Amino acid sequence: MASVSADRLSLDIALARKTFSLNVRETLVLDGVTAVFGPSGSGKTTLLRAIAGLESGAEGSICFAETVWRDSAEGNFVPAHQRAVAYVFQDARLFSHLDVRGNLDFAAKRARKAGRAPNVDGAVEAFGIQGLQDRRADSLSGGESRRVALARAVLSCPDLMLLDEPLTGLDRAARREILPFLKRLPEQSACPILYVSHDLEEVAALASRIVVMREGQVLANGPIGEVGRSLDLGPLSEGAGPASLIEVQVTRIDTDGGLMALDAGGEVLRLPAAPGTQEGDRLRLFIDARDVAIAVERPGPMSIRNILPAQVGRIVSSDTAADALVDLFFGGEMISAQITRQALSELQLETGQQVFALMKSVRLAGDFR
Ligand SMILES: Nc1ncnc2c1ncn2[C@@H]1O[C@H](COP(=O)(O)OP(=O)(O)OP(=O)(O)O)[C@@H](O)[C@H]1O
Repeated sequence: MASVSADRLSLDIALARKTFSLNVRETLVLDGVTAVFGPSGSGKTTLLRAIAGLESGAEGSICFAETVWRDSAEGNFVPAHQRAVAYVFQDARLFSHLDVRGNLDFAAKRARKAGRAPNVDGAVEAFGIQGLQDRRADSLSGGESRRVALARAVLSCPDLMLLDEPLTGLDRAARREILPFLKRLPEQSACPILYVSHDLEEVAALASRIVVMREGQVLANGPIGEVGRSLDLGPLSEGAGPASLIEVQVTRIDTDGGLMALDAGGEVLRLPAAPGTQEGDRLRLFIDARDVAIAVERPGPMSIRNILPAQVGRIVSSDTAADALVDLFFGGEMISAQITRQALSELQLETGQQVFALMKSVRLAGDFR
């Protein structure tokens, strides 16, 4: 079984298709959940499939921890079933002719054969499937089948878990239902997880590290906070639209007013206190660019709580779009504001200018409101 500490996945992969090529030369430190994030068609699934051993045409090398899975120069190719990898597909892919118990037993049996010790009762409890055991797989709802697929993956006791957009096709309510189970996955699986998503909010809620992909290449790779400070992730997200992600620390919880004070790069933000949150906790915030307004002077008394001095960074505006995106820096953090082009020109904003960022709504990542 893999250790809980970080494993390394060294990738030097080239895969050419007619209209797409994947070129990845990167060492990933795998610790907990690492998101593979990028727009549709950027090559996330292809990368995951190459790691799993499902792309035999991939040239180059793949090395996980101390084990070489692929080295085309040496003619080495460890087939998928020998890689101790669990692959959870977008659509769960349970054995439809078996009941839930049968699906779980199948994985557990294979793990035992490989000398591993799956904990069936533990997984059934952790993923809340006690009442589903006798149900046929093809009778389950979307959310139920995802939970069974996660439990089945855990019971295969892999060294590495690969999840390809496991929330795809679920409505917001079902996604909210599954999210706590996904959050529990690292502790249940005790192995690193690569999690493909094109939704920044989902990534923010689940992952601690991120690999950002565009057009078959890796743009950035590292802890989310660090990558988010150096790269504007919002425009790459296909979830909620342009948005920002910042990491903050709870400095004070005001039990009277029900607010908590958060340190964000040296500035203070205030949010309704989240249940169970304690002083010192680190949280990730999701800020929709449409909820950020810009003022060139400090506004007078108003209902918006979070108003911070900021400096204008990059401005993205085109003649064909009504809105413009403006990057704003405060402390070491960056957020994006989406304002109309008309406002941009009336305010005469320029890179480097000192302004005030007014955040109408800031929420904890993963609330999926
Ligand atoms: N079997 C295939 N044969 C040819 N082209 C393919 C094949 N599978 C994927 N592609 C193409 O390779 C590119 C990358 O696809 P891939 O599925 O890896 O992207 P992705 O980032 O996972 O996208 P999505 O978020 O939409 O799932 C796309 O242009 C896709 O059309």
